[in-house]
Amino acid sequence: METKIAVIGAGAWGSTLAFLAKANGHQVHLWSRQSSSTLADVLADADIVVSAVSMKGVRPVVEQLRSLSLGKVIFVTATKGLDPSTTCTPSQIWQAAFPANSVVVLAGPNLSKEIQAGLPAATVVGSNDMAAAKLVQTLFNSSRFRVYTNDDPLGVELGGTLKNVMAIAAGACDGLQLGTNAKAALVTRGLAEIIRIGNHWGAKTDTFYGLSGLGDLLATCNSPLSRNYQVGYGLAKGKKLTEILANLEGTAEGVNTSQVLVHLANQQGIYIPISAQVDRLLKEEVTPQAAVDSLMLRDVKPETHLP
Ligand SMILES: NC(=O)c1ccc[n+]([C@@H]2O[C@H](COP(=O)([O-])OP(=O)(O)OC[C@H]3O[C@@H](n4cnc5c(N)ncnc54)[C@H](O)[C@@H]3O)[C@@H](O)[C@H]2O)c1
Ligand SMILES: O=P(O)(O)OC[C@H](O)CO
Repeated sequence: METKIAVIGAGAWGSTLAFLAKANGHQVHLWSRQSSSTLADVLADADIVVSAVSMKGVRPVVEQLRSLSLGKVIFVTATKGLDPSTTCTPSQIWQAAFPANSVVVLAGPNLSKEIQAGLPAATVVGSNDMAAAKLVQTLFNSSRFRVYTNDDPLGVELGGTLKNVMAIAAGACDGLQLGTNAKAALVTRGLAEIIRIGNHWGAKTDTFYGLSGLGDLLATCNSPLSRNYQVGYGLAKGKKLTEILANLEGTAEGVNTSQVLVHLANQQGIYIPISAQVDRLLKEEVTPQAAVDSLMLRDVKPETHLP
């Protein structure tokens, strides 16, 4: 059956999600700030509203939608970030603004260029409302885009969000040519750090071993297509952050996420050695090699995700 889907944000990811839904035979309206139609027109008869704006656009878009009468639409959020002013995740912002509507988080190892090229990929839709998650699963699932459901939306969202910080570290690791062993150690301990943070904030450990956690971590820490990886790589090659961001195709959410994360983790006493070094690197408080040395010279400890 044809479903009416409005996709907000016509960047790399919004365009790709619109393309996937259209290919499944749904009626899709893609909206961006440059569109000639208003948000009200695009959303008038939508059954599903997909938000694929970057983190900085979430709150402004939510505010515009508040004034519209949207009925029982299901919101799907595909943004991977943390709000700098409130430290909320995108789904928390959507749910707080629309408490009567179901919110579904979509995240996974989904480098848009590969999906646009027709290569196979898989993703996760997480929600507290499993009926809504299953509906969104059927809307996007296809022979080239396999969609799983998950009942831990916060874990799904944090996996996609926190791996961006690790992808910056992985890009720096490759830029410094530290080798495969170092990269494997970084990604493995990066996952332990993500689980530690996620558990502290109420997400389930298992979720981080799934597609939106380990899966997305592997994709972005190993692919030069990842904008976050490109940021780390460029920094290790001696480029300035401003120069890297000016030449980047799209958004590297890890840059803002690391700042919000470090602020929260310091407040809450969460041990985040890798993310803290990424944040210092982004602020030019440390060189890439000094960041590596700081991580390697810490006190020894047992192998666990606990501090
Ligand atoms: N590109 C990918 O491969 C990919 C995959 C999965 C998830 N994501 C996530 O999706 C989000 C978007 O990524 P992208 O690659 O499409 O980024 P992008 O930079 O290509 O596009 C961002 C979009 O957000 C819109 N936007 C920003 N501020 C806005 C505002 N105030 N009002 C309305 N629209 C606004 C921009 O106009 C643009 O259309 C990010 O959180 C990213 O982490 C990206
Ligand atoms: O290009 P990045 O680093 O934003 O990564 C894109 C997606 O998050 C990959 O799943």
